[in-house]
Amino acid sequence: MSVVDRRAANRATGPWDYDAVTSALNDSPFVRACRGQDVPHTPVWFMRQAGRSLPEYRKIREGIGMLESCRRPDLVTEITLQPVRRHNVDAAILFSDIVVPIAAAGVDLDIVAGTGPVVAEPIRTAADLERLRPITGEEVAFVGAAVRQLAGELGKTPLIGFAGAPFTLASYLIEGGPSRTYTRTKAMMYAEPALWHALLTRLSGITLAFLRTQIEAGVSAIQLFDSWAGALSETDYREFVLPHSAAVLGGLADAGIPRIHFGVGTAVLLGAMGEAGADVVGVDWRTPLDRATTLIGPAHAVQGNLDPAVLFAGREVVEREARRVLEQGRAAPGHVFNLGHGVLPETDPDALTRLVEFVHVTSQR
Ligand SMILES: Cc1c2[nH]c(c1CCC(=O)O)Cc1[nH]c(c(CCC(=O)O)c1C)Cc1[nH]c(c(CCC(=O)O)c1C)Cc1[nH]c(c(C)c1CCC(=O)O)C2
Repeated sequence: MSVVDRRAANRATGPWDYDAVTSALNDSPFVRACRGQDVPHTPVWFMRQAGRSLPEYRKIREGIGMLESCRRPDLVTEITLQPVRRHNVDAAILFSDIVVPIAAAGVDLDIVAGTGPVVAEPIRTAADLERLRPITGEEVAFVGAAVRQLAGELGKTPLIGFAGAPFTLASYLIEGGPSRTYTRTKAMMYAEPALWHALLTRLSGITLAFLRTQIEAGVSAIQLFDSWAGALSETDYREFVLPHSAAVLGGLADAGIPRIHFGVGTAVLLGAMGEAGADVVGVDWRTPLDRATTLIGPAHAVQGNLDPAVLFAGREVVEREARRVLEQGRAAPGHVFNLGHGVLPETDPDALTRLVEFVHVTSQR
């Protein structure tokens, strides 16, 4: 059974008309923009729209650890819906984290508030690799349960699934936590290429299983976060990373849903990130979208790219900059409006709500 068939089988068990909802989702501004089709307005959602900028999120998370909350479908559903209710965004993104499948694969890790993922015993040798077991999808069944619940609640609003890309995941596993220089990561890449490729091969398998679980349960698109790939030169990216991200994105081609590929500081990598098998390339705020389109080529839509810090500059600046992003986005065959990276925790949620409204009104065709 193909992924699409299983998705249908899943949905048929829900209390709603699968065919009607599927066609509405396929016709949503978000999915249409990803495919480069004409849209009534430019769709908009925000990376990290669910999270600390929302008081209702801080309240519901009180006393519950990050990883624990990712494993509770009711909580995941509620947190995912919070920004949709508040901001009227064109898509929801599943509340989870890139390290969830790695924890499910047996790695002892925690997500520390204010820091990020911290790995108890970093993976640095061939023997360490054994602590990262392959997963089938059973290990992340709670994610499938959350997606099925959400698909019912969201109706005609698309749900975006996501995973971390092999390089970004490897950087946490090898460094043991966040890094500025990626010294140990690059040292393994250069000095022990066989071990490096073995690690990234295992990670691409885990990522694929995590994304397939989400797709089979009914997400309408996926985003592969290679947040830290911008640390690499294009040559090294092509040799050490692209084949593994391509294995993930290529492995999902049969699902027939848009695949978004995003990283930060990736100006020199944008072409390669499109080639890896994405339909949409996510662009940070450093590269104007018209310039990005020249680099990526006409076969891909783009997503982005308002600087998240602009939201602290007052309404007039936000609107001026958002208008510029919309204008530059017209150079691409399709444009999904987003920030250039995640919502910063101190952001005023009302500024986000106003921005959604502004994008919708300003981009109306
Ligand atoms: C690198 C990365 C991680 N996680 C993620 C990435 C890629 C995206 C990016 O580039 O920002 C992806 C992610 N993490 C989270 C989401 C939820 C969906 C959404 O975007 O709304 C998504 C898409 C929830 C989260 N993941 C995390 C939070 C904050 C933790 C909390 O609320 O207690 C949320 C809402 C924790 C986390 N997890 C990670 C970091 C760097 C942090 C922040 C640490 C901090 O500053 O406290 C790893």
